[in-house]
Amino acid sequence: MTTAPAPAFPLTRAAALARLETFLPLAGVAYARDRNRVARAGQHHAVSRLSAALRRRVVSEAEVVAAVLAVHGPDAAASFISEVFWRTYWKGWLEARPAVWHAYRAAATRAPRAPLAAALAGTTGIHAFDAWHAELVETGWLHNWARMQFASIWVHTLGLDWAAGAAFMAGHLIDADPASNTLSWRWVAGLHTAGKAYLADGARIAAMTGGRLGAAGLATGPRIPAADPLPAPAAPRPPRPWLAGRPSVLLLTPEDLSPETAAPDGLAVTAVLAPQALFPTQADRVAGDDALARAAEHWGCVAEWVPDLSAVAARAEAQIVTPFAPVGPVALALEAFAAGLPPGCTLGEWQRGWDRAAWPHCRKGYFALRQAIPTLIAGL
Ligand SMILES: Cc1cc2nc3c(=O)[nH]c(=O)nc-3n(C[C@H](O)[C@H](O)[C@H](O)COP(=O)(O)OP(=O)(O)OC[C@H]3O[C@@H](n4cnc5c(N)ncnc54)[C@H](O)[C@@H]3O)c2cc1C
Repeated sequence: MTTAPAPAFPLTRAAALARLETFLPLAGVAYARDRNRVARAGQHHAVSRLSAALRRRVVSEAEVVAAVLAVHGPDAAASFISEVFWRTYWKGWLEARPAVWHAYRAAATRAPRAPLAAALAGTTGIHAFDAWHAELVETGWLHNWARMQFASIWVHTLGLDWAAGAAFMAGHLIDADPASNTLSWRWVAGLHTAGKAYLADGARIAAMTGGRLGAAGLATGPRIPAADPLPAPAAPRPPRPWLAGRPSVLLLTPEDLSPETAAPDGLAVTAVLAPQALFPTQADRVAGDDALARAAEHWGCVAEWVPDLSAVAARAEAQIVTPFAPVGPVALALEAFAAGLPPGCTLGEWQRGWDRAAWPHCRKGYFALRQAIPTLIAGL
C-alpha cells in the first residue's frame, strides 16, 4: 500500500490538522531560530505552511495557537504565536479602516501595465526576484521573508506601483487575503508606519537563502509612494443580528470553513449552502467541498453547492446565517445581498470570540496587540 504524499498547502481539515500535528515539534525554539531562512520550493519545513487553511479558517487561529501552547508553553511558543497574531492584527486593522482596501482595489485597476511588464513576467534580471516570481507562479505560495523581499524590490528598486504588485501577488497566492496581503505591501512600501519602509538587501538575501539566490543593484534608499492621509480608525462593523431558534439556512463562504467548530447556541440549521460564485479558485472549491461534507455530518441536513447568492435567497424562508465576513470581496457581496433580500428574510452573522477579543487591540500599531497576547491566550 502506498501513502498519499502530504499536500504542500493543506486545504481540508484533516490535512490541516495532520500538518499541525507534524509541525508541532518545530513550532517552538526551532521556529524562532529558523523561520526566516528561505529554503527552495518544496523544502519550506521550518514554517507550518498552514496559511491557506488558516486564511479560510479550515482550522482556526485559536486551535493552532492552543496546540502550540500545549506543547511548548508561552515562552518557547512566543515567536510562532506572535506571527499568528500578525494575521489577526491585519484583519482587525483593516476592519477599522475598510476605505484602505477600497482605495487599494481602485488603485490596482488604474495602474498602467506597460512599466510592469518585466516584473509581471519575472524577467527583471534580478536573480532572487525572478526566482521567487517563478516559485509564486508555479506553486501559489512564497515564504514570508521572500514575500517581503519581492515586494520591496518591486516598490523600491523597480519603482513600480505597490497596489499593482499586491494585486499580482494576490492573484497567484493560494492564501490570498485582503488584509494580510494589502497591508503587508503597504508596510513594505512605507505606508503603514509613517516614513518607515522595508529595504531588501542583496547580501542578506544571499545569507538567508544559504547562498542560493542573489540580488545585485538593489535600491539603497526607499521610494515611499505618495498617499492620502490614513483615515482615523472607526468602530468595526458589528455582526448582523439573527434570532436563535429560527430555522436557518447556513451560508458557507471561504471566510470561515469550519463553522461547526464555533457555531453559537440556538442556531437551528435546516440547510447548508455554498454559492460557487463566492469560491472563485480551485483551492476555494477543494476547501469548500470538505467543509460541506463536515457540515452535512454535523447538522444532519442537506449541504450543497448552489450557483450564487440568488440561489441562496430562493431557498431561504426567513433567516440566513453566516460566520462574520471581514473586509474583502465576500463582505462586499454580502452587503449587496443583505440589502436586496425580500421582506421577512434576513441575513445574520456570528463572530468568533478570537476576533471579538483581539480586534479592539488592532486599531493602531502591532505593539498594542502584542501586549495583549498573554491575556488573549490565557483563556484558550
Ligand atoms: C508582501 C506580503 C504579502 C502577504 N500576503 C499574505 C496573504 O495574502 N495571505 C496570508 O495569509 N498571508 C500573507 N502574508 C503573510 C505571510 O507571508 C504568510 O501568511 C506566511 O508566509 C504563511 O506561511 P506559513 O503558514 O508557513 O506561516 P508560519 O510562519 O507557519 O506562521 C503561522 C501562521 O501565522 C500567520 N502569519 C505568519 N506570518 C505572518 C505575517 N507576516 N503576516 C500575517 N500573518 C502571518 C499565517 O496565518 C501563518 O499561516 C504576506 C506577507 C507579506 C510580506
